[in-house]
Amino acid sequence: MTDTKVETRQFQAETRKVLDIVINSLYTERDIFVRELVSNAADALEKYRHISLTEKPEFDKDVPLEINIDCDAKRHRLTITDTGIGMTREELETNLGTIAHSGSGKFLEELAEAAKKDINLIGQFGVGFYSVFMVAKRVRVQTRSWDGSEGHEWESDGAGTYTIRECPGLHRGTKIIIELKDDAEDYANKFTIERIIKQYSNFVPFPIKVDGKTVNTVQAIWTRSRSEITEEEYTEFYKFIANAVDEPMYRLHFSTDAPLAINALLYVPKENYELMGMGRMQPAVNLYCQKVLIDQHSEHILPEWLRFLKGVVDSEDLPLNISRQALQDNALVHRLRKVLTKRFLKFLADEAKNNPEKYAEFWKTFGIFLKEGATSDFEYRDEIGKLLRFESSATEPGEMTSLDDYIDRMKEGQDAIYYINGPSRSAVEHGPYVEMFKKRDIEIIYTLEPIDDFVLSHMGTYRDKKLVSADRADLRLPEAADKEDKGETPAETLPEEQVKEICSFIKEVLGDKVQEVKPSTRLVDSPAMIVNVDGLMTSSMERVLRATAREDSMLPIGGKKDMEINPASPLIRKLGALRTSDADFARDVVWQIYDNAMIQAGLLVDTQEMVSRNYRILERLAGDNTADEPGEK
Ligand SMILES: Nc1ncnc2c1ncn2[C@@H]1O[C@H](COP(=O)(O)OP(=O)(O)OP(=O)(O)O)[C@@H](O)[C@H]1O
Repeated sequence: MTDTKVETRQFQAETRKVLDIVINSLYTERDIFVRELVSNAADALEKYRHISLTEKPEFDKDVPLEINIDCDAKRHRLTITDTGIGMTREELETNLGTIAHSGSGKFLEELAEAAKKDINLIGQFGVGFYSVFMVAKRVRVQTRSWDGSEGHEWESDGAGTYTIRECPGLHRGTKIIIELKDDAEDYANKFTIERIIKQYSNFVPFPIKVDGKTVNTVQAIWTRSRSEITEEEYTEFYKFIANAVDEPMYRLHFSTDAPLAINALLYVPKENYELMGMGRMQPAVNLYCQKVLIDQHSEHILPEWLRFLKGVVDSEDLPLNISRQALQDNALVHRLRKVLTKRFLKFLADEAKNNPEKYAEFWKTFGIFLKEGATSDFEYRDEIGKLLRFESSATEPGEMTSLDDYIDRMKEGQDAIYYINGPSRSAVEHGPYVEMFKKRDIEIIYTLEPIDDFVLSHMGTYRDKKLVSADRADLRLPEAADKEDKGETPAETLPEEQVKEICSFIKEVLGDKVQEVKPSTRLVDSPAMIVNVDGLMTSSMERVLRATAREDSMLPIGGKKDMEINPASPLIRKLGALRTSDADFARDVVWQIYDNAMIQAGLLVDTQEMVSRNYRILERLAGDNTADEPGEK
């Protein structure tokens, strides 16, 4: 073989700068050079696959499409070979002598900046082929184009020049022979290489063989058409990426072309480990660009409240070399997140419609995440609103209804969706707030979880209907309400003047505890209830805030409260007389009515005080009945 055709060339100025940064920086993420080279190899194979379809080339057409990696620990050498498209001499020179994407000095500036600031960052820049010089003393690239033209060898130590010479006898494709630096010898260890491949390139859709053994077991099934993928393959893939042993609850596999080209395969697992108290779930959807991993367990492509999803998102519109940091404020990534979120919510809405039983199961397990979304992401309010489920006065215990179904059942003249919180269905149903709803046969939603009131209050409206908590002071039930109430004053009710007097007596006893005491238009049986004056915070929200507030904080967490009394209730009526006959006892009774109403609102009372008072009242009752019993006195 003659060496007559050896040519020595200078790297383009920018390339030299990149090489300089790469070589002179210390790396903690050197592993990524394997990803870069394997991804180049996979690209070259993809291109050949395409050309073999369009051009039907003859040269080496039976050579299988694969990537071979040889680890020669003795000689500190790593060789990566692909049977892809290969490069002609001109291509070799342009591709490995210049930096196409870099052209702009900006990239270099950022790269240099990253190298200075945070050595880990540079790994995110994807300096492509040149990253090999993080680990290489010397690199040889032997390549032959698919067109069968003569092969060539490119060689460099990354220090400013490279040589190109003819290299006869090559097969189609590219072989990269890396002589490792002394401190990078570990990359000639096949276990190291296998580990890196499993981490970054496991789904490359061509066999990757390390010392003859295929190491990437799972293929990029998300890029295949749905009809070609078997249930088993889907499940196997799920188990692999989710580290799961069971099957997923839901699977969503879709692709879009506009506004972004996306292939996504998302899974909802069976269990919610967060709910089981096993700590906060971490995002588990990987971001790929053309089957090359860009961001593992990405925090950027889905909102935090969808952290229970597992899977893969592949978008060829993203630049492969985007840094993880840049992902955060990349406009494309924002769009990607929006498209994915909307699509997933739509999927859930379809599932809810087509298979309500299964959706009910999902809701039980993962509904809490959607509620979190409703309180944190206004953007998806309508979509999430559609998916919410609650018990209501119209459902059987344990059954759920949607807001849409509630609206369908709304009475004429009703323009709001009502809800009331309570610790259990039975507590709510026996509480004072639902009395008038029951009487008028108006449906009311039972919000039995503490977060529910935050969700509905945050949403404010759904399909233009106001969401109204029944413990609001200004609650006005639909029309019939007022007419009926006024016309239907029970005979036994007290004259207005007396009611006024009782109200001011109660207010005087309770002082600042309540803002106002007034006769109720909604109570039917209960003597009294507590209502919230500023409609924003419900009693249940107040309860949650109190529970989570620091012990020492005595801040007035709750809003202002009114007390509504029921003038038709025997107790209230008797209170009028008691007030003059036994003022002290009447005061105890008022405080007890207040405490009872607070408890029914789910709010805290001073239990010690209440118990003492309660005994006083009991004593008094017992005294009345036993005063004449023998032995007493
Ligand atoms: N194994 C290979 N087979 C064929 N061509 C290759 C191979 N490796 C690199 N190339 C060519 O060299 C070019 C430069 O590669 P390099 O890795 O530096 O950048 P890139 O792949 O274009 O971008 P990046 O890797 O930063 O996303 C590639 O675009 C490709 O044309």
